[in-house]
Amino acid sequence: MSAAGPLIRHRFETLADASEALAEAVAIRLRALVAAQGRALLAVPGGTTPARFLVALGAHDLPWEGITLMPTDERFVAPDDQASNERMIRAAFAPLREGRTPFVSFHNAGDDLAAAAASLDRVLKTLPPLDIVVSGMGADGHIASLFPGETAVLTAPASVHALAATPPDLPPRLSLSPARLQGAGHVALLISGQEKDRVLASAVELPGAFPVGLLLSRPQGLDVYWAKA
Ligand SMILES: O=C1O[C@H](COP(=O)(O)O)[C@@H](O)[C@H](O)[C@H]1O
Repeated sequence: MSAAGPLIRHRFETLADASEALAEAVAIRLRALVAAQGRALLAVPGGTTPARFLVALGAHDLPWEGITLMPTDERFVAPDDQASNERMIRAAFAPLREGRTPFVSFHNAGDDLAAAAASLDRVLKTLPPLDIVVSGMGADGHIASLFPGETAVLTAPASVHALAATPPDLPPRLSLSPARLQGAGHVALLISGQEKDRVLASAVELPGAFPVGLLLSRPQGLDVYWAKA
């Protein structure tokens, strides 16, 4: 990959403010994408941080029927499990809950993790590149379900779109691949707290040491939305 593009930092006092600002920025991009190409493909994170962003984004009046959503990653659990990212996204994002937007579910591909990853990979291969990725980041620098030290996952070939992740001491997961995340038209990172701010600063210094370095090294650059609390 060529030289890293610009790192644009948007800093806020509260996660509510960061979420509103990111939702506004994503909504503007989605509107322009649908006007230009008739559709858009958006990936959003799971975990604890993005609920307010998803509520705010879903309140925008957009042509949701032309915007396909997917999670950046999923825990390999039942769809109604508390840990399911899709369950959280459905609860927070009104256009999905109300059946107004298409959704690529990472659930329902069977009980075998490797087979489910292969099935998801086949589905994603039929889709165009992601237009927008909103990613979260764990305090260990992981993005989607790409965890530090998981070398095979972090160095998956560019032909891989989805993969199985088995981080130690955590439930297995399905994740968008490094190539699929890196190749998106636009990527924003939504994080909060001093600890994640410090991790991001370390990753800027040493991108190869943290999975979030995959996003920092994108030639198209990265927008970071950080909230103090
Ligand atoms: O496990 C996950 O963690 C990251 C970060 O989550 P957060 O709770 O620290 O915000 C998230 O982006 C990812 O989608 C999720 O599966």
